[in-house]
Amino acid sequence: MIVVLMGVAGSGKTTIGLLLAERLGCGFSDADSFHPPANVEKMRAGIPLTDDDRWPWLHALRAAIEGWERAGVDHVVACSALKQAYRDVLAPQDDATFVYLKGSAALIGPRLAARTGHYMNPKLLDSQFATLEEPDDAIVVDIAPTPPEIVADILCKLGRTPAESLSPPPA
Ligand SMILES: Nc1ncnc2c1ncn2[C@@H]1O[C@H](COP(=O)(O)OP(=O)(O)OP(=O)(O)O)[C@@H](O)[C@H]1O
Ligand SMILES: O=C(O)[C@H](O)[C@@H](O)[C@H](O)[C@H](O)CO
Repeated sequence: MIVVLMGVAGSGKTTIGLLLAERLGCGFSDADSFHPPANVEKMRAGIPLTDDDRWPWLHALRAAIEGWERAGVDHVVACSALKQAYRDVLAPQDDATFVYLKGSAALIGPRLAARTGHYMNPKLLDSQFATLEEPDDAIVVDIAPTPPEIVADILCKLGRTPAESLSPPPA
């Protein structure tokens, strides 16, 4: 199972993704680390990425997803995946489960503003929402609760309880 946590910058993809992967006992990757330096510099400067900036990045991530599929391992990926066309690049045969971290700009803005040590310029939040096409076929979770509560919600909606996913395989 490949799980893609999607949503605008600051919606909690990294925070929730790390915790979810720990609960599932699988690997985690952040699409942030797949961006070429030019994309990172644009975002740092507060310039929104264009589709052309994003295609190579999305295809690199798709190649990684195919690698995890070939290896037969579960993996959690954090990727904004704002548009349907981007999600189609990531999972052309619907071969990933998208989990949409849903929250308002009023909730996310202060979280982004308070975050330190990240290149993403908080003033890009409006453009993130302008670009966002909400998915109609994803698992949707509310990001107002605490991270452990959000992860419990995701595990439940994935049909995996925390207890199940932590229990050792039968002898
Ligand atoms: N449920 C939550 N409650 C309170 N704070 C949260 C929650 N989820 C995330 N945060 C905080 O909000 C900030 C943004 O979270 P995070 O970096 O995980 O978002 P992101 O979607 O990965 O962002 P980006 O797309 O820019 O990489 C962080 O400082 C994080 O600690
Ligand atoms: O599509 C995009 O505009 C980018 O992916 C951004 O969302 C960043 O990668 C990230 O979310 C910021 O840290």
